[in-house]
Amino acid sequence: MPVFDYEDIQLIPNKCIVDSRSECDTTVKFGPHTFKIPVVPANMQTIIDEPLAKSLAQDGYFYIMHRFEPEKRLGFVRDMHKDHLFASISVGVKPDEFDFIKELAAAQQIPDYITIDIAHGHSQRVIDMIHHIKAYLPTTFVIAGNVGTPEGVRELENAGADATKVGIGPGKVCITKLKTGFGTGGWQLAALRLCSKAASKPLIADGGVRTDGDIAKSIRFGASMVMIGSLFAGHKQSPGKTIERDGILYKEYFGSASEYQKGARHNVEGKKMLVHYKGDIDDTLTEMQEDLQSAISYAGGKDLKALTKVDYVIVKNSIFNGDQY
Ligand SMILES: NC(=O)C1=CN([C@@H]2O[C@H](COP(=O)(O)OP(=O)(O)OC[C@H]3O[C@@H](n4cnc5c(N)ncnc54)[C@H](OP(=O)(O)O)[C@@H]3O)[C@@H](O)[C@H]2O)C=CC1
Ligand SMILES: Nc1nc2c(ncn2[C@@H]2O[C@H](COP(=O)(O)O)[C@@H](O)[C@H]2O)c(=O)[nH]1
Repeated sequence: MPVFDYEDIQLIPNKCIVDSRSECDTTVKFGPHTFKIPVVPANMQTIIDEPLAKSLAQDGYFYIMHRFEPEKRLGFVRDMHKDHLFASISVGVKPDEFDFIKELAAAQQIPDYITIDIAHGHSQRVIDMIHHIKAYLPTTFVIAGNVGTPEGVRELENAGADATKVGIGPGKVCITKLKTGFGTGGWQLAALRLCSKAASKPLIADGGVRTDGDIAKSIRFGASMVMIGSLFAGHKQSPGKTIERDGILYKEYFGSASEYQKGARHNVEGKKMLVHYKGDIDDTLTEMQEDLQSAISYAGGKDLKALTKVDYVIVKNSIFNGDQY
């Protein structure tokens, strides 16, 4: 089995069929809605909050709200629907979360998307949660994860998941690979390729994206949507704390399984880091779209489908993908 990661792959160009990159269509239908680009900011507390979720939805981008202020979720769904915007939230699998699904149903607040956000998503509790959501909120599009194997994808799809999220440990603030020895860190792109062979429903590639070109590579290897944390962490709108050091601005980015998130030092599988301040997130989203349009033109097509068929070469191998402990 060939093993590789984002930095090991180069896609091979085909003859261009457009006169301008602006002709290339980056839109993607994912579940009940269509979005401008196949990218979603990670559902982490330093990446997304309510105001950013609202502005992303208004501007035609996908978002998934995090689950770390559980008491705010019902009101959030209500507010989004009141403003005629789609509602997309996350849940865990502890007993309270099963009650929360019943609460949503009783209040007739039906999220358009629910993401089951668990480190080791190939588990009976996630399967139980998929069944539970489908029983109480049958019209909600359910994203389940995270998994790193074709068996994981198959089991969650068979349980009723509408999409699965792939990526155990490739994230920038992830230390799962170092603390447990497990995961797709260092071979996330190859794992995505393996999972895509088994998938009959959309996949979200989650973690390890370091450049805009990695979005195109994710599409090539089977993703319908790409979840990104670190590239979104440094913006004016990012909820992470802004910090100034020696006159340079940074923003905090921490893992959802870090001590900072948990407030305790148990089962820590995430770290905190500072990322350079990057200005307005709108500029980053526009640049991502333009880079993706350019990638589509190199693929010799006019839309994202062209990226799924391009040839590629493996140019080198490196297991840490630039990350440090
Ligand atoms: N994509 C990735 O690589 C990773 C992502 N994360 C992120 O960190 C956050 C916290 O994740 P998570 O710890 O799952 O969420 P929770 O802390 O909500 O744990 C969910 C439940 O699953 C149990 N659980 C967690 N891990 C395992 C495991 N390996 N084996 C058996 N049971 C387990 C927990 O019990 P108990 O705590 O008692 O074990 C708990 O009951 C999430 O946002 C997740 O996405 C974390 C690690 C890796
Ligand atoms: N192992 C851990 N993974 C984590 C943690 N918090 C979030 N994540 C995952 O990382 C991606 C974002 O990756 P990036 O490379 O784009 O920065 C995120 O979507 C989660 O799946 C954590 O504490 N530990």
